[in-house]
Order: sequence, then structure tokens, then C-alpha cells
Amino acid sequence: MTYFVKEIFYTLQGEGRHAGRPAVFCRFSRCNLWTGLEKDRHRAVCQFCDTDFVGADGINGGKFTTAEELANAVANVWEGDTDEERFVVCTGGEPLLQLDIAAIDALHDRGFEISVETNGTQVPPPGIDWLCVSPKLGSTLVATSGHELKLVFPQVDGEPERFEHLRFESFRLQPMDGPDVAANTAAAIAYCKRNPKWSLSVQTHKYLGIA
Ligand SMILES: C[S@@+](CC[C@H](N)C(=O)[O-])C[C@H]1O[C@@H](n2cnc3c(N)ncnc32)[C@H](O)[C@@H]1O
Ligand SMILES: Nc1nc2[nH]cc(C(=O)O)c2c(=O)[nH]1
Ligand code: SF4
Ligand SMILES: [Mg+2]
Repeated sequence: MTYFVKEIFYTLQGEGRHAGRPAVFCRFSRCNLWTGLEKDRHRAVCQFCDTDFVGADGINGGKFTTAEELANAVANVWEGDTDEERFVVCTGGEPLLQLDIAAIDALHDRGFEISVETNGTQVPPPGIDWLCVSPKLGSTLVATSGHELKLVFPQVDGEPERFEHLRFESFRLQPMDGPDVAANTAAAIAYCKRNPKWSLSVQTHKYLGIA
């Protein structure tokens, strides 16, 4: 298996239940819900993406021909003084188009706890330690259980009520970034206050000015 990776970098997880935790981010190239090209955004299934996942030209990005090579590249970027609490966030693009059991095993072998950010359209391989599913309206959700459901809010026909029967430990609303982020944040706060099954997920890295 060859893995195409946009970038690998060390930062803090900015979002969700693990916000604030040091993590290596491994951003896989490619997504099944958008080409990543601005010219295609208007006809993409997912039109609000805030991420450049095209190509393999980012920091530490590239083509890794084995799971061992990929996991070594992730381990090389860990900057903790010890190997305790090693944590990797696999994201993208859509990481589950590429992340397989071999990569999961290789990351575990190097002591990493593995978190995945997915759009929920792919069946997750076994062994993921923290699965965060972020459904996109207009796509078919197949990952209907996991640790965290992080719904970008608001989405047309994406009322949170439609998702709250699913089997997740944590239900989060993440305000949609873009021109209406202030209004979306106010609406998400109001929704959580009325429906305390849901908590707010702030994209803290954007406010902190870190990657
Ligand atoms: C760039 S995506 C990559 C992982 C995967 N493809 C997915 O959609 O979950 C990482 C996270 O950012 C969220 N996200 C993307 N664009 C956003 C935006 N404009 N505002 C808020 N969250 C956004 C996604 O919903 C997802 O939770
Ligand atoms: N700091 C930081 N936290 C994040 N959490 C999820 C991200 C993503 O793009 O998947 C992200 C990201 O891009 N940066
Ligand atoms: S599914 Fe994820 S990576 Fe793909 S376009 Fe949407 S937010 Fe971006
Ligand atoms: Mg991001």
C-alpha cells in the first residue's frame, strides 16, 4: 500500500474532546466528497471544507510506500521529551480512504494512541483508539458508532436531532467556519444550551493562531 500524505506536523489538537492535547497531525491527501480544487467546490458534496489536502507538497508530506515508512515519518515529528502520551491525529482529506490495518499496527508499534477525523462514509478499520465522525449532509453515513460525533453546524437538513440516536460517547456541534462563523457560533451555543446532550466544539487552533 502506498500512502499519499499532504503534511505531517506537531501541534495541539484544536477541536473536540481532546482539544489542547499535543498531537502529531498526519493529513492524508484526497477526499471522496470534494476534489480539493476551488473550481469544483460549488458542485462538491461537501462545500464548506476549510482545508488544503491536495497533493503531497506540505511539511513532511510525500508518498510513503510502506506502513513502516509512514509510521517512522509520524514518529520523527513527535517532539515530546518522553515517549509517554504519544498521540497522532489522522485527518485529511479523508483518512479512511488510505489508513489501513498495517498503518494502524505500525503506529501502535511506535507507541501512538491513534485518533481519526472522518466524514463517516467509509467503514473504519479495527484498532482506532478515538474515532471522531463528522457527517456531511448529502453523503451516506456508514460509520454510525464511535467515540465522538462532531457535527458542523448548521448544515441544510442536518438538524442535530437526526444524529442523536447514534452510538457515540460525545456529541459536539462545531460552528461552520466561513463568512458566517460568528452567527453560526451564536446559533450553536444557543442550541447546546437548549439541548445539553450536545456540547460546543470550538476550533481553538484558529483562535490561537497555531496550525
Ligand atoms: C478537514 S476535515 C478532514 C477529516 C474528514 N474528511 C472529515 O470531514 O471529518 C477535519 C474536520 O474539520 C471539519 N471542518 C471542515 N471544514 C469546516 C468548516 N468550514 N468549519 C468547521 N469545521 C470544519 C470537518 O467537519 C472535520 O470535523
Ligand atoms: N490544531 C488543529 N486541530 C485540528 N483538529 C482537527 C483538524 C483537522 O483539520 O482535521 C485540525 C487542524 O487542522 N489543526
Ligand atoms: S469531507 Fe472532510 S476533507 Fe472532505 S471536503 Fe469535507 S471537510 Fe474537507
Ligand atoms: Mg483543520
